[in-house]
Amino acid sequence: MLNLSRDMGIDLGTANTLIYEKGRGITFREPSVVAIKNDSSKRPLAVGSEAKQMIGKTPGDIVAIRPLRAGVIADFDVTQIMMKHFINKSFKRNFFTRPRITACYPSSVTSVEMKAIEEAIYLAGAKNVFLLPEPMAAAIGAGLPVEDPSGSMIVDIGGGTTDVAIISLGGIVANKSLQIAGDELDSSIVSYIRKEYNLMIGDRTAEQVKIEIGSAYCTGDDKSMKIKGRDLVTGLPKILPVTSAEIREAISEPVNSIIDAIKTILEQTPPELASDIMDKGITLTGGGALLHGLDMLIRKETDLKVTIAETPLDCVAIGAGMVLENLDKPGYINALSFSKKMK
Ligand SMILES: Nc1ncnc2c1ncn2[C@@H]1O[C@H](COP(=O)(O)OP(=O)(O)OP(=O)(O)O)[C@@H](O)[C@H]1O
Repeated sequence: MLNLSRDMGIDLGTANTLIYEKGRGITFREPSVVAIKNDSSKRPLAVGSEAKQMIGKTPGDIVAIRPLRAGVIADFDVTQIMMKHFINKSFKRNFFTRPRITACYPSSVTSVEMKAIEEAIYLAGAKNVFLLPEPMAAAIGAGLPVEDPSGSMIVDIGGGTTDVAIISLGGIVANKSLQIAGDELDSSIVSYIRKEYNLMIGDRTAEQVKIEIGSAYCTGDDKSMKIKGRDLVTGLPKILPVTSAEIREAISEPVNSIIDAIKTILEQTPPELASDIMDKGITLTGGGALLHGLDMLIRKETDLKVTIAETPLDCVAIGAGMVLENLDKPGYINALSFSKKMK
């Protein structure tokens, strides 16, 4: 039968939203941020990168909001505005071509939160909505053989959540979702700099420090950089040099929580699957996988091979889109929670 609709996989992430279109690959990538007028109209003024530039710099009548927190919808209306904007920007809607969309959710979300994600996507113009657990999408997008009767281990470290899962035969055998990921590392850097140096820095500066000189493990190539903030004693702007070693100390607590979650899941893994994991190792996805030295630290702590996926930031969106391309494969159908609702 002629199918006039186009298919999309969406990674509606806490930090970034990505869209994968069937046959075209990743066609859209923007920060999940909306700047709105701070009055009763709640008029959107900027969405995506333009809005991210405004975080921490807006005048009183404008607020830059990240509508998703810890991987779930914290502000439904703003999420809907954002989704509508993103879907329309990436895909010109018309009567025949409302897209079928697969969206991902962290494995810890409640059914109410899942419903909210589904609803926001229908309202943004989808014809059908399929929901897929984030670690499953990440594993498919990283090219792991999720349909095989063999265990694969995925650790997806995003902005708001870290999902650790063992997958076999198209299903999740064991999993843990932590609300500790990239954002928490940024907050730990802000707190450390404030506590050690009485210097107040913003979340965006902290993220920049983490990306430029941050590391989870001492690999012998430490760096340093100068950061700008406000001195809490004098109230004046100040420049401070910081080193990789300091940032490693600042983020050690959340990094250790991620390592503990990995160990907990390994302990819960059935023996047959554990032996597969010993052979294949652990695959890291999500932006957090790019934290310098994290793969080495996990290898040291678990004694397992650790591989960073080829395009870690894209895996969830790619996996979500690939599911729609493979709806006839039983392993992939198992992975989906299919909603037949049509609007
Ligand atoms: N090179 C890097 N080093 C360390 N962290 C990084 C790097 N690049 C990106 N990140 C972090 O990755 C996070 C974003 O990752 P990603 O886009 O996978 O998250 P998300 O899918 O939006 O979040 P979630 O899955 O929690 O909803 C941010 O916290 C960002 O700071």
